[in-house]
Amino acid sequence: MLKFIVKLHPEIAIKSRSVRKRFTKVLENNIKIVLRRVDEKVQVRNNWDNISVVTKLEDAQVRLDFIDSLKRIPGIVQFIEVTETQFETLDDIYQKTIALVGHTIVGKTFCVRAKRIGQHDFTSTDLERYVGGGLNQHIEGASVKLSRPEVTIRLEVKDDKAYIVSHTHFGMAGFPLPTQEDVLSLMSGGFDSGVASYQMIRKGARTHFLFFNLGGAAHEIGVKQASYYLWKKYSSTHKVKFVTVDFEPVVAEILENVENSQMGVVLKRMMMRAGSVVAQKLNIQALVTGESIGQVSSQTLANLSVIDRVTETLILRPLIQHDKQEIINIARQIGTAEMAETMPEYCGVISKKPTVKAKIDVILGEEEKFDFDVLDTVVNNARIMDVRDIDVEAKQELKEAESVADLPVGSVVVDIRSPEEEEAAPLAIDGVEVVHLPFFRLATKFGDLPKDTDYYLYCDRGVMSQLQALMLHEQGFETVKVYRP
Ligand SMILES: Nc1ncnc2c1ncn2[C@@H]1O[C@H](COP(=O)(O)OP(=O)(O)OP(=O)(O)O)[C@@H](O)[C@H]1O
Repeated sequence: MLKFIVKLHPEIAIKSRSVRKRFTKVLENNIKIVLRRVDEKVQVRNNWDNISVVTKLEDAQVRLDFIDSLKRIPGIVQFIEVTETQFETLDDIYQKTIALVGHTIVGKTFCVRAKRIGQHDFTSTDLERYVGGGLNQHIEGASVKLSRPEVTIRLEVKDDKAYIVSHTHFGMAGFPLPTQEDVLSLMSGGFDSGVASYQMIRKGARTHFLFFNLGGAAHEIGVKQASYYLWKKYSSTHKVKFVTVDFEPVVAEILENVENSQMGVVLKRMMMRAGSVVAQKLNIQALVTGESIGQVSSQTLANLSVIDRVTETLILRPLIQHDKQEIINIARQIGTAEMAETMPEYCGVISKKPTVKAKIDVILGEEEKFDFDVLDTVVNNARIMDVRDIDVEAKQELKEAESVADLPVGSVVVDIRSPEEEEAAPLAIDGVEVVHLPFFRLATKFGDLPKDTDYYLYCDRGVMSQLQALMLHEQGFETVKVYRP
């Protein structure tokens, strides 16, 4: 038999009786759902100030699976692993204790703490003294120290059974899902949005995902993988939605009409407008982003405030005061860092000199030049899917377009950089024709180019060209490749 005791989170324990009851009931259910995947017959019992978990499967792998699963359930701060033993005398308890945890105090200071429930001819202090004295004598280098020992050995006695705590494990804390309202997390697949989503899941909010596709299939698959991973690992007790909005037409409209330095803030405001509509449709209370103050030059209080003013919907920014390194550390710990590192980063709407002090009247002036029908259309066409259906897609390998450093004779290079970038550093290659077609016009204008030629896309970092090549493949231009000198 394996037994775990989930201690009640102090933040839950201090709540009113009815709230505490509801939270523990929800937690009990979540534990059942998750652990039944390992052992269908697991016993999960709510004992008011703790939840006990018992499995009859005494397999080493089952033990590891139980520990791993309990660490991934929001609302659990700490759980202990206990060994149950029947006893008649104090010495029985001592013998079992030394066998189980004696090795953990070799050369260390320790103390024994005992709790007792039921009728016995000894007190809990007697038990502590007996077991502690024995260990002190028989374990090499171990010495009793009552205040701040290196190791604390915990025992509990209830009637004729003794429970010896063999391990203490730490969980992810927070509140059980879904004791808080639903949120819609804007996922870009970078370090920040993944960590921000995790923080909300931890806090007990059912966290749905919203992705604005700015450029091609590779990014979308990457973000789906990251979202699916977060859901499956930390919140799979409750199903959520994954929403994709095709934002390429919005980006194109911004690039055509909005002044360069204001583009970033306008794009974010378009995202918040779209996000609010989706949230309302799904009856969700708040949007979540991975924005953090001062992290990129455009994430200033002035800009965030102008972004906020576009909607009445609450926008949560759980990472607002985190340092980048802290965020990366959490991403490593929760397992999203690697995905973030390989995520294709979209380099399109990065202004040369983004404003750090957005002014609402300037932004409103720029937005007057924007055709809002474009936004309405993409939002109406939003694709809402059950996160569970991502499974198949998430398993797909990221596709990649072929990339060459040397151009074959007769090939044509399509310089897809923005007009400003092209002007600042024009591209000229000996003996090769270069046409200039900014990436935001590719979707509509690429088809107009002569058909009997091999095209090689070029951009600064090789990221946009890769994404755009994949997008053109999807549109049937399968021979398009990437030029990466
Ligand atoms: N394509 C997108 N789809 C959905 N949300 C997005 C998208 N791009 C940005 N966001 C949201 O805006 C936030 C800030 O994005 P921005 O690109 O300014 O910063 P970032 O530090 O690169 O973010 P991240 O590390 O999450 O990619 C992101 O954390 C995310 O919540």
